[in-house]
Amino acid sequence: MSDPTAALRATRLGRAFRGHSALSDCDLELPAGRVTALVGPNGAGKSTLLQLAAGLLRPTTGRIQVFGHAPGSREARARTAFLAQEKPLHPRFTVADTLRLGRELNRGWDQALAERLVRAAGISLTARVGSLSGGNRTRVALALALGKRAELLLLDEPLADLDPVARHDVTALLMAEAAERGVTILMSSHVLSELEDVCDHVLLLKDGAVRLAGDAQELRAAHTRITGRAHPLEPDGLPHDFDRSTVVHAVTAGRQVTALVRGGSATAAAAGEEDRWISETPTLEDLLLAHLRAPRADRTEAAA
Ligand SMILES: Nc1ncnc2c1ncn2[C@@H]1O[C@H](COP(=O)(O)OP(=O)(O)OP(=O)(O)O)[C@@H](O)[C@H]1O
Repeated sequence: MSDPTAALRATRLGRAFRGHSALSDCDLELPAGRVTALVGPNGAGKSTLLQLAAGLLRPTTGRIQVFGHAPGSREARARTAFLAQEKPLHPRFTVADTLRLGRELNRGWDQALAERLVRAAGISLTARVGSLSGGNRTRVALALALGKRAELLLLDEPLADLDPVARHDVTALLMAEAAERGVTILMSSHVLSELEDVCDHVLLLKDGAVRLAGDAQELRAAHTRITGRAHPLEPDGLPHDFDRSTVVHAVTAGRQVTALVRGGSATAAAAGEEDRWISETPTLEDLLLAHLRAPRADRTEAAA
């Protein structure tokens, strides 16, 4: 059902580059005030989606709206901040010059916040951007995005260059922005293990299409991870009469098989030997990994 308060909505969205489809037929809604993990293999279309939402690319087919407005429009631009994957900043500018530009370009600019973020990272305001490490350039780009005080943050791999402490600090900051100020965040990442703490919503793209979308807890509860002794006569290790249509992905290691299956814990009983199977709710990382590995992605799954 359509959410009238959705921060981002796309309908049959598609984008092609010189005839090659990067995204096709994507229907999605991003709930306002939530932190959504945008995951998918290399080339899945994550950056393309973020650039469409930021108004830097135009759809080839379908449409996308930010708070009900076309991306790139004055209304949408005022409410959106975008952190690009390559963090394009002017290398000859000092950090202070960079923040000054942010202040000049953005009406609701929060200079105190931007300076605090830069100082918290131990970066001098007089340092030239070109002399900073990759991780510190990311911190300056984040200060620029957050200083704008936007309602929707579009972040393309914001954690990629950061050291573990910086990753921890940045994820805490993003969670606070969502919890305290109701900011909506869409962030792409390949660091699945770190998404569990920060994201409460999931959007998984594969081959340019939405394969999994919804509330992270609901999606976890709608799946079960089962582990047991691999059946020696079955190629996937699962019991002969196990309902394969529920299996997202199964992997055998030695004599043990682990499978992610659709459905709650009752599904494990279908293995027929439930006392020999351990069934548990998957972590978000288990869930995402299984869907990323799933050989056949023929439909979108959504939390109820
Ligand atoms: N400007 C462009 N010109 C031509 N092809 C492009 C362009 N941008 C993206 N593509 C293609 O579109 C597809 C999706 O790319 P995109 O960068 O959106 O993927 P991604 O999921 O962000 O990947 P990654 O995880 O590697 O960053 C790829 O096949 C890519 O080669």
